[in-house]
Amino acid sequence: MPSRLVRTWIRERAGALRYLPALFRQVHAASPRLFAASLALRLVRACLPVAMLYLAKLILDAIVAEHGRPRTTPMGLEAWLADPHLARLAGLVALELGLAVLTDILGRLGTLVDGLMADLYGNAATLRLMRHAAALDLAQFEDSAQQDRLERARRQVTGRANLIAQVFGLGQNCVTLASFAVGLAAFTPWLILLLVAALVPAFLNEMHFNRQGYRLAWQRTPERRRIDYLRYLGASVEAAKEVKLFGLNGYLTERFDALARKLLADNRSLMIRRAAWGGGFAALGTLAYYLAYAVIVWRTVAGQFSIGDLAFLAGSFQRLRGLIEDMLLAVSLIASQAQYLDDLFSFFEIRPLIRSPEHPAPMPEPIRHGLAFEDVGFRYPGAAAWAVRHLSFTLRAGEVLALVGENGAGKTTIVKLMTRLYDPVEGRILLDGRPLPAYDLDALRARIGVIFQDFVRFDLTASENVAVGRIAERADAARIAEAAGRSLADGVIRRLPQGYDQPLGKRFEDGIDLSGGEWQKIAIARAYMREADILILDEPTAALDARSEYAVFQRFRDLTRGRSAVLISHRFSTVRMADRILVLEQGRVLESGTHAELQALGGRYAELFELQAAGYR
Ligand SMILES: Nc1ncnc2c1ncn2[C@@H]1O[C@H](COP(=O)(O)OP(=O)(O)OP(=O)(O)O)[C@@H](O)[C@H]1O
Repeated sequence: MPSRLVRTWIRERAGALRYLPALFRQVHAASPRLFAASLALRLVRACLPVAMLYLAKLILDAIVAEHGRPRTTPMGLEAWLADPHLARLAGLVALELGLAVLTDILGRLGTLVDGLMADLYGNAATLRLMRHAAALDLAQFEDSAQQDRLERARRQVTGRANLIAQVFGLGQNCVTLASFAVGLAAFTPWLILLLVAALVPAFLNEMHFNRQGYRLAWQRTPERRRIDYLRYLGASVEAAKEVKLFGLNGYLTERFDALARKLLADNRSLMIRRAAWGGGFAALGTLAYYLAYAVIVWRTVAGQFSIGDLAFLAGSFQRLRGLIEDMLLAVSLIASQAQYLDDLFSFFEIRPLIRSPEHPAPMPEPIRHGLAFEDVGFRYPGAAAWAVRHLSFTLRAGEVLALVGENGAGKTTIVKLMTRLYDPVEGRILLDGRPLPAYDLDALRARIGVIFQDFVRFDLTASENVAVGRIAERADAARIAEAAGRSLADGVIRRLPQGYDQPLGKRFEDGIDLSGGEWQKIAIARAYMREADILILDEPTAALDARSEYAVFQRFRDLTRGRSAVLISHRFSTVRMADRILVLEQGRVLESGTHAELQALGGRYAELFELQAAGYR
């Protein structure tokens, strides 16, 4: 191999190991005591094999010596123990037994400690992952490349603690190896070298295929995510209705099958090549072992070694061969698994772009002037078209503003910009004269309550489904009931068999599903739970019947008096209740005014209103 290739090869492997110290730190932090116990156990276990083998040699030599001595048979136990030679032999055997039992016990204990440590670390890493994912920007979530990274990281949180066990195991084997090497060096040092040399090609081979395996897994993340998605669609409560009625099952299973076969084909060819090469190199190692064995046998026959020496050497070589092979495999396995650490730790390195400033401005209490858009333009990452552009308007304090416009006009985008789920690409948004990024992100979001059209139906209890609006108050039953009362969800919840404690959704035991409109009433209760200064309802009422929507908004209008609110609805009977209406078209404000003013203007609003009214006549 040319030297440049060798250097790249080494760099790649060394690079793969760079996250190992961080992993060690995290595992240690997750359970310092278990970490220390695991280390100590391994150190003791490392020294046991050579001690046992040496004892076996002493036993054999003692037996051979006894063979030469004349004695009357059979002998009783007392006569055995009275004979100093035989008593020593019995002592050696008892010691060997003791060590064997200790080996078993320490082995079990080690597995237990490692297992507990892996579980604790797995939990700690999952918590970190959840916390970090929650801090990321929405844009980072929506980007498919980032979703691939998240998926890779998610696969890594569990199971990586095994890596620690492997590293510890490698250390343990090193100590054992050193102890054997010391014992053997006295007899035949160069034979050890022979064994090592014969096993190196097998090691390099493993490293090579590990790397290829990782590359394949990395490249196949998008397909794997797709496969997971198909599996989910084919077997989920959420999709079951449409899968049945549209007869999608055949289509889904076919797609799954095709993708799974493709992944399998790639994997299979790698596995076959790996097995073929691995088998060849393993044979080389075996050959070296038997060569060493032949040398020892020959020298024993020649009278240079005793029978005990022969047993010790043959045993040592056999153990050594297994040991070196294990160690080489462990090194390559560690290097290969450490590559996957990259997936985990590089995920933690993704930094959200939408953050709080270091010195946030104090939030105005209450909001005096309102929220002003100044020539705001926004384009979704990767999108060619502007979602909104040259947008200027003010949501005044205490005002109820309605946004109307056709699908895709930019209404939801405005809400996302107000709540800093995204930041504008052009222009700025001011709250009481200061740009939004001047305020602490959490403080800002705490003052705004938003219910989106695609609000989440949590598979939690009815009470918790309301409480998510202000999760810190989840134990405050009176507050939850009051919020539910305001949004008309109270009536829905009281009719449930378990009332507020009723689990909702079909995912878990005893869960009950609600109608679309009933879910919406519960979702709207979250906004009241929040008691925010700015309330935004982004079409969460589409599934309500006309009477309910009217009632919900009438109450909303009354209950939010003195607070700012944004209403998004396609129903003009609702929209007309607003203090001011913005008509949007292709991301711009086309018209603005009260219902009466816009009617009088005879523009787009009047046209759309007339269209809807005609439908009812
Ligand atoms: N996450 C996204 N990534 C890329 N483009 C998006 C994304 N969300 C919305 N868009 C695009 O931005 C534009 C404005 O969308 P927006 O959701 O704000 O419309 P809307 O007025 O709320 O529509 P609707 O009445 O259908 O809810 C649309 O052209 C839409 O295709």
